[in-house]
Amino acid sequence: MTTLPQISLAKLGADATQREEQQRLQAACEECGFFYLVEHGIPKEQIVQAIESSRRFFALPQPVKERYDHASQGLYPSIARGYSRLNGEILHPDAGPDPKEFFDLGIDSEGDQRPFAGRTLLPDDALAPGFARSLLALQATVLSRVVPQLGTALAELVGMKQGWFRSHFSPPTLGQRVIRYPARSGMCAKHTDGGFFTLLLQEELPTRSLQVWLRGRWLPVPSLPDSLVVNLGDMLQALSDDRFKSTPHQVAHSGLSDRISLPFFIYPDIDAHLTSQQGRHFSVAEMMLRNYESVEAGNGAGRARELQ
Ligand SMILES: O=C(O)CCC(=O)C(=O)O
Ligand SMILES: [Fe+2]
Repeated sequence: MTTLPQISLAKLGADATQREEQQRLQAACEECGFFYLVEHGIPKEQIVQAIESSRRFFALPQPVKERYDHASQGLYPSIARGYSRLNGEILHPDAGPDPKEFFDLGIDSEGDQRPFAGRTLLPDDALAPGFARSLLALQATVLSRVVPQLGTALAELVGMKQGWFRSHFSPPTLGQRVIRYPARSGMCAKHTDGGFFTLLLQEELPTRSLQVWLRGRWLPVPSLPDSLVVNLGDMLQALSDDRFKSTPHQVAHSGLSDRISLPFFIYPDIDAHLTSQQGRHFSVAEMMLRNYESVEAGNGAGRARELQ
């Protein structure tokens, strides 16, 4: 395999093409755990604006950015939201700190004391023009046009009953991240994602920064015009009784300009409990908290921990 499969969200939603596209989706989930999503319905302009305004935020002086750091967000777990400086996260202990900086948002909810809930403290428009506005607009589009459609198809493929997705993802728990990788040296160490699935919007660059561990080697996954990358997380692998793969991946950015990427980590409702067809049972809150604790402890590689 020299490239990832392409799945069309429009075809998954249309009666005439749904069956065949579901079969292609199943093969992609079993064989790769990674695919390109095309005809996804997110306006290009929204993605471009989010990337441009993120670049302006990251160009602010360091002390200004740190006003929005984890501690100032006051949420639990503390690393769930806010700004993280360059070299602020260790995913794979062998690799050390990742040369990347990022900002985490979620779905805003006022006065909600549960883990991963609350309101993100974001810079206003005067300080970071368009940053909060464009990221929240993109969030609304992703949550309404992509997550339910793709999530429903995935749930059906792992044998969940009709209506299961709606009852376990109302609302979903979202980790919305915007990352800047510096030119020539940006990295994100090998890891698997802990959630249900991840939608990755990446800048259209000629570099091959994202790499996926498939059949014993690293496959570069360049950006394709007008497509997203989707990968499955550990939670969906567990719910599929290991039929679907949460595949290790990493970023090694050697491009001459910096790179912005916008992953959306999709988890079920924080109060949900999931049971696989073979009776594997787990609590979403417990699994998420374990995953975030491992990241805080500098050991967030997930199932890529064993990979040398
Ligand atoms: O930036 C990317 O291309 C991927 C980032 C990633 O895998 C992650 O943050 O989990
Ligand atoms: Fe990832």
